[in-house]
Amino acid sequence: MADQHAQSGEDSRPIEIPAIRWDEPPEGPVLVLLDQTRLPAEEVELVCTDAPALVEAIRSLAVRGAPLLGIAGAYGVALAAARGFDVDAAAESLAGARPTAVNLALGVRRAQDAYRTELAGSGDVEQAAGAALGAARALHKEDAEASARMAERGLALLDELLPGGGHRILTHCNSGALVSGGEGTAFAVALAAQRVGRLRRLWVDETRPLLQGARLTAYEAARNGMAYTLLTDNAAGSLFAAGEVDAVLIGADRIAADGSVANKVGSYPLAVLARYHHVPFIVVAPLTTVDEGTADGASIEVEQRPGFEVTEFAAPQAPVAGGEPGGGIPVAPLGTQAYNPAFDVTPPELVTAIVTEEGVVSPVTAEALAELCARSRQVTQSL
Ligand SMILES: CSC[C@@H](O)[C@@H](O)C(=O)COP(=O)(O)O
Repeated sequence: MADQHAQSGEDSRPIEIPAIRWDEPPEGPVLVLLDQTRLPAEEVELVCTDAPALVEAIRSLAVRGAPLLGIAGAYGVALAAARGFDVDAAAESLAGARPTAVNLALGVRRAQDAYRTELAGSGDVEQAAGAALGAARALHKEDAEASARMAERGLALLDELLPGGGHRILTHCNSGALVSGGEGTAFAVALAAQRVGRLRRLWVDETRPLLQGARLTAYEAARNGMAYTLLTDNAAGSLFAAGEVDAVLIGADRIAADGSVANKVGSYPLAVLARYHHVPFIVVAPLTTVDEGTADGASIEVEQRPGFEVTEFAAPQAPVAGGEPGGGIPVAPLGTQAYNPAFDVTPPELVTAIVTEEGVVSPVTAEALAELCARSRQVTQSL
């Protein structure tokens, strides 16, 4: 059945613009983003010269995805420092730009701590700005390394769970190079399978309402020459029923101490489907996404997005105050209220495995989670 679906992947040119980069033109340092709101139509750079511009880019999802938000937050602090702005004010606004991905506040804190420590020691603001930039660069590099290790471990797990090879993987949202200093989290595992000839098909959930699957994962899959097929989110059930899914691979925005996983809205229904159909549901995330400070799923703050993202198609992704019309094509009567959480929470009992750069937690038991939290604490405290 899989081979009857349209095989895409014709545009296999490499992605030329990195998701994020620091630059120092003569006019002063800038943070350059690949504007993800314009993909896949155009590859356009968005240049941020201060923290408010970056906050806007974060809220509008020009830059998004948990690990990349952490990297962006750290560079944002470095940018404020390098341009002589109030670093603490910048850090506060950046950390609060989106609430669910724990990596954002963590990245901000890391650069802010580096700035403060250097300032307290040397009293030199330039050196302190350099320290903040050093912290951001280190995080960027570490994320790329973590990404490569997650891909390796995730592929080994797939091979163990699905010894026949020819993996048919369903993924949701976007978790590739567009969310990372490297090749991503869940998507990086699928890409690793592709490289060794073991990916038969990547099923890409379109991911309503902002279409991160259709716009971004399909774009990355095409650019990597993967055999992929796009489906509407509500077609997933029939795909499972047809026996077409061997495993679900998703990323995470926050993993609570009890193993609850917050990820793009629509992940939880996939976990329920996966359980019913006896398909492994695998979460791939760096240790920095594990948050011991959040006790359980109910304690995770889920971002609520403006209703127009649901009531309109192709609304410009501007940071508009909740509920205002967004200038897109209306698909519901004017004045319709919309429920638009950006994320949902999957309980640990539905998670087959959590893959981090250091290993695989499976089964997701209280004991294994305690170890995961302890390791995450060591990693994040040493940052
Ligand atoms: C590493 S990707 C994990 C998540 O950040 C990803 O799946 C996701 O939900 C992103 O949501 P987004 O709202 O696009 O930032």
